[in-house]
Amino acid sequence: MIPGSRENHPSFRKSFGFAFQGFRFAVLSERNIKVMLAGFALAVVLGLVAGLDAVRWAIVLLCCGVVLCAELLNTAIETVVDLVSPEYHPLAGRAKDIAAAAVWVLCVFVALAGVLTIGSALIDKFL
Ligand SMILES: Nc1ncnc2c1ncn2[C@@H]1O[C@H](COP(=O)(O)OP(=O)(O)OP(=O)(O)O)[C@@H](O)[C@H]1O
Repeated sequence: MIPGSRENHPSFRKSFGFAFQGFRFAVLSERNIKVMLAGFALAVVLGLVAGLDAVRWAIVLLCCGVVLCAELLNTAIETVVDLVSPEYHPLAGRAKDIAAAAVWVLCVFVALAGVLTIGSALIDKFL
């Protein structure tokens, strides 16, 4: 609920609409999210080629969702930092750098998980 507003909580349908609006804005404005979506599409294609089993598909899809979620949260943090500190401030920069680092750390581990799940399935199938 918007602080200070007298309105009730928005309906589930309206809340979903707001979330979709946020997702759309983030995808259109953030280059990193476009790159990630392209990476997920590649992972799905490789998964289909490798003929992943259900457990491996679950790992791959969960990894994709968690990375996308982290980047959306990073974008939200950047937006709030820009709101509260539009001028240069070392703490604003540090907050953005740490939020970005969180995404990159996750990406490294997800890439390793991708090699283990998809890579090993490709090796099993073609070697
Ligand atoms: N208000 C600020 N004060 C100090 N440094 C800042 C500030 N805003 C941004 N920076 C520095 O510039 C970097 C890039 O900030 P920017 O807002 O452009 O993020 P971005 O490039 O969109 O990040 P990402 O690639 O994760 O989306 C930050 O990580 C930070 O080091």
